[in-house]
Amino acid sequence: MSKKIVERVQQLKGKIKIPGDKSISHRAVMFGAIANGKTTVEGFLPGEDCLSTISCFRKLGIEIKQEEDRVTVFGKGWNGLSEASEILDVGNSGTTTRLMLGILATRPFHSVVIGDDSIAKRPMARVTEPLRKMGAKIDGRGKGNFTPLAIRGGQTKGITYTSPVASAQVKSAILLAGLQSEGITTVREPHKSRDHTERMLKAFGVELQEDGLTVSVVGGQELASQHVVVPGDISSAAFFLVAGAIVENSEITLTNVGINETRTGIIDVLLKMGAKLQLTNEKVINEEKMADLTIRTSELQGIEISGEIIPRLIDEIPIIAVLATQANGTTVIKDAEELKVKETNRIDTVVSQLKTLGANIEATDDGMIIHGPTPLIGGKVASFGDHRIGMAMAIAGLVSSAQVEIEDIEAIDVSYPTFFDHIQELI
Ligand SMILES: O=C(O)C1=C[C@@H](OP(=O)(O)O)[C@@H](O)[C@H](O)C1
Ligand SMILES: C=C(OP(=O)(O)O)C(=O)O
Repeated sequence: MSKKIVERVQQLKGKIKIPGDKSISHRAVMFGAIANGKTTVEGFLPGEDCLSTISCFRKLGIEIKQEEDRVTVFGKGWNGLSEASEILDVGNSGTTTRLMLGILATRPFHSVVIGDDSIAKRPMARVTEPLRKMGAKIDGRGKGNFTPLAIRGGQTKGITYTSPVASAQVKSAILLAGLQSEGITTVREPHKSRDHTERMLKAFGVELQEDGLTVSVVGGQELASQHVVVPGDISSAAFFLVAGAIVENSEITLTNVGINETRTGIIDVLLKMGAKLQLTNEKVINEEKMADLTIRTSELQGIEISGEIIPRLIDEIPIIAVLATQANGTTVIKDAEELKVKETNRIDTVVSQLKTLGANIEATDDGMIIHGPTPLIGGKVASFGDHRIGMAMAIAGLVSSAQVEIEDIEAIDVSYPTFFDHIQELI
């Protein structure tokens, strides 16, 4: 476990190309693997999570070439996947685990799925239960709720499923299984979660029906290989949007950032808090919108964040908490229980680590309350193996009066291996 020391800076200035979107990179590899023909991906995120997806699909018999952000997937259709002779190791990646289970649910062979200590604590019944209802045979710890999981797919039937949580991973797993199941599969969710699966499946030639919070697919569909251009990840951009807003004398431009509406809760929050944020060069590629984002040092107001916006910014809450420590007044984050089942319990880790740095923050059952502005005073914190906690602490370090020492910093490689290089470029 290595440590990193971050010190206060006088300004952040310049332009950064944000690395590829993690959600879209996973899907490009997985959909390429089940499609017929050669899928090429540009702008792929070479972070550990997406590399876990590549490694699992290689074990399932798919040839995949990867060189930095360029990937070629030699898909052979659904039947081109074959039984792996090894365990499928998903590392730290919830997205790999849940979407891959959806694909394996209709494959007539045995697979074993395992991950790291964090994955072993994350609930999988949210996908294994509906996939079992469709006909897949799944077993694992806690009656199939935790890894290691064993799955034998086969003849599955479509279902109509109302998910208790707004989760793109749940929605995607069921829709992927539905593509090779008998009849129609319908998923309904309480709020709209990210819709990259729907958009990319359409680009791969799949027909699906969308009606508000409901998505349906008819079984028996094949995918046709594509060229995928991956936009920059707004969840990675979020760290620099916040840094630009709270570090004095700053102006940062982030290029080619994905601004799919199911992901832009962070932009809505920044604007509502009063941040000086501008969007330019908007364009659409592969059904996904992108833009350049420019942020300047801003005077900020605390706000309430709750309800339908939560799934649109769920991964950004650790860095929004840092932002709120520097805003005038109180920020209340509600309806965010899902934070408890991420790489760490992010309510606990955000609150405990920011308290160490001098923030006035308290945990609630479904979120947190932050009173600002508070000068952050530095100290020793840890990522607890959670990339987003590590990066949030580093940005807090840029505005702290004394240095911030962050333990277990390599976790950041999961989603943003060049994070510290990018900070350095802006100083
Ligand atoms: O589908 C995806 O790519 C993701 C969905 C979200 O998880 P949930 O589906 O659990 O909400 C998000 O937190 C995760 O980082 C990526
Ligand atoms: C929750 C996250 O990812 P995953 O669920 O894929 O592990 C994340 O990136 O913050």
